[in-house]
Amino acid sequence: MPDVLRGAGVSPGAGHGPVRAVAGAVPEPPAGAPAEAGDAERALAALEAVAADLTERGERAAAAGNAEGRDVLAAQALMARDPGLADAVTALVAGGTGAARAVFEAFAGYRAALAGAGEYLAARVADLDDIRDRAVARLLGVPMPGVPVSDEPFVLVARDLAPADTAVLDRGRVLAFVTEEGGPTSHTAIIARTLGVPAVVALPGATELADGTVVLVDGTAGTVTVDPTGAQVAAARAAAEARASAVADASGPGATRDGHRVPLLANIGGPQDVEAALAHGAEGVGLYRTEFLFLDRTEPPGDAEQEEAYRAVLEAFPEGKVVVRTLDAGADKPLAFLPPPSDEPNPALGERGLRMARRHPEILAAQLAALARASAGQGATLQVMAPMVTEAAEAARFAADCRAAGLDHPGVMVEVPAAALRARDLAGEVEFFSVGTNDLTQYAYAADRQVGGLAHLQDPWQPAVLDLVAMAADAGVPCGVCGEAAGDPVLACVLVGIGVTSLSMSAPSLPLVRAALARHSLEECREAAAAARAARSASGAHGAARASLPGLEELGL
Ligand SMILES: C=C(OP(=O)(O)O)C(=O)O
Ligand SMILES: [Mg+2]
Repeated sequence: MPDVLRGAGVSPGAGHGPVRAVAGAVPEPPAGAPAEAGDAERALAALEAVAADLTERGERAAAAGNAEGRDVLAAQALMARDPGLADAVTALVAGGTGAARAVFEAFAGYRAALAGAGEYLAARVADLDDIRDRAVARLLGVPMPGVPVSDEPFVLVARDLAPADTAVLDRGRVLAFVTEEGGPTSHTAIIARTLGVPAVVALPGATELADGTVVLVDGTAGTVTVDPTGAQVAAARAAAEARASAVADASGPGATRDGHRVPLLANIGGPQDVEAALAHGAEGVGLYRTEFLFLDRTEPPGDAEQEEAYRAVLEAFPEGKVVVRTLDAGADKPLAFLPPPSDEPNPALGERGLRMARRHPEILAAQLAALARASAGQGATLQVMAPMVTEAAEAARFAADCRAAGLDHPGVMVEVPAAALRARDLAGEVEFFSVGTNDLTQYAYAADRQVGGLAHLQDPWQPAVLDLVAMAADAGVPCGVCGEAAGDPVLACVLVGIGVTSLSMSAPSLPLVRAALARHSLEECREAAAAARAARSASGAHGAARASLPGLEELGL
């Protein structure tokens, strides 16, 4: 009987294929291992092989349309070929240090010099560490760090995935994601839903799955079956197809069965996501995560480049609205060119989101100016909002900055409990709210969204989260939800019942949410919301809401 492992299903669908693991940290080579004959040559050959591999991967990225990925990798290859580095390695080996340790120590000298050389160069330290780890991995004969390269489709298994890990991912080859860490709102989950890739997170023992093991990933049930039978694979595929055909019938603008309009919008990370948004019937964009445009950058993006990235999205929705969020750097979305001021002990509670603008007002100003230029002459309605807003004074300052830049529809994300509790104060300053249930849940339950062991607390079905959403929805300005909660078809009905005015989600979630709303009246949604809020636990809220939503069964939910 095949083994069935259980985690949290965060992106629906079935994926079947061999496991490829993202390797963990490369160990530090022990000090004191003596040099052997030929160690200098071996060490230099390892550096050259790393440089050649990076160059080759860069060319492949460029061929797949990712010129920026090629530039990053080409810069890394140059560092690996630095003659000063080769000299340092040779000198260390001549002094009796073994090959792997010599590489490690030579990089340490470089690393220290870079780290002390100001913000721009300090940001390259991570690149340097990556080259070092690749060269040391070769010399020690251990797996390469980072996302694997494979010619065959595979199931990607990792402890957790950072946005940067997936930047150079060959999207066509990944059948499913499985991670040991990460909750329903982690970036692994968000990326999986954006790509439409089935995913299971918080799966204990995931990283012990051996490379090449064939698994069946069920992103709806949250299970991973090791060595599945043919019948199991066929059943999983049939279930996914049955739901797909039920959903295919729902089209057009989002509305309840009795015609209460709820615009259904897409969450995007850049122009590359527009096609999927349109294909799934998005009526506009409810969350443009602009920081996703600039991952892996060591310098702030140029004005013209920003303007182009915004204009491309506005042009795609000439009659819709596009809600752009200003940079949300920090915590789970670190940006090399916007580092926090020092080693923050708890980055999720640190200088992230709009808080960064106090230190770097010029970056916010440049972004607002680029948005204003991009929106000139466009049919789409541009709305701009700030992340991580906590108090009314911040909202007021942001709104003033927007208006000074010529942006007339400022809004804020409500993703900190204080903002929800005092939503009426914030509503006096801006034109709209967008509730970020991912962070709102994290902060309400003091449960880091990147910690897999706390997945049960990171659940937006928690009644306290529903109460906070209700406070935001009740504050007198239009209030959307753009956290992952909006993409859960059952919770989407509850949110509409609470009074939320639009829902924004990863594009592949749109059809099922559209179908779920279309099968229920506004009154049924209100009843489901009241039942969920009367519950005392997340599972109780879920169960109570389902009991009030009879149309879910037709969708196999
Ligand atoms: C939409 C949100 O923003 P992000 O996931 O990008 O932090 C949220 O916090 O719910
Ligand atoms: Mg957030």
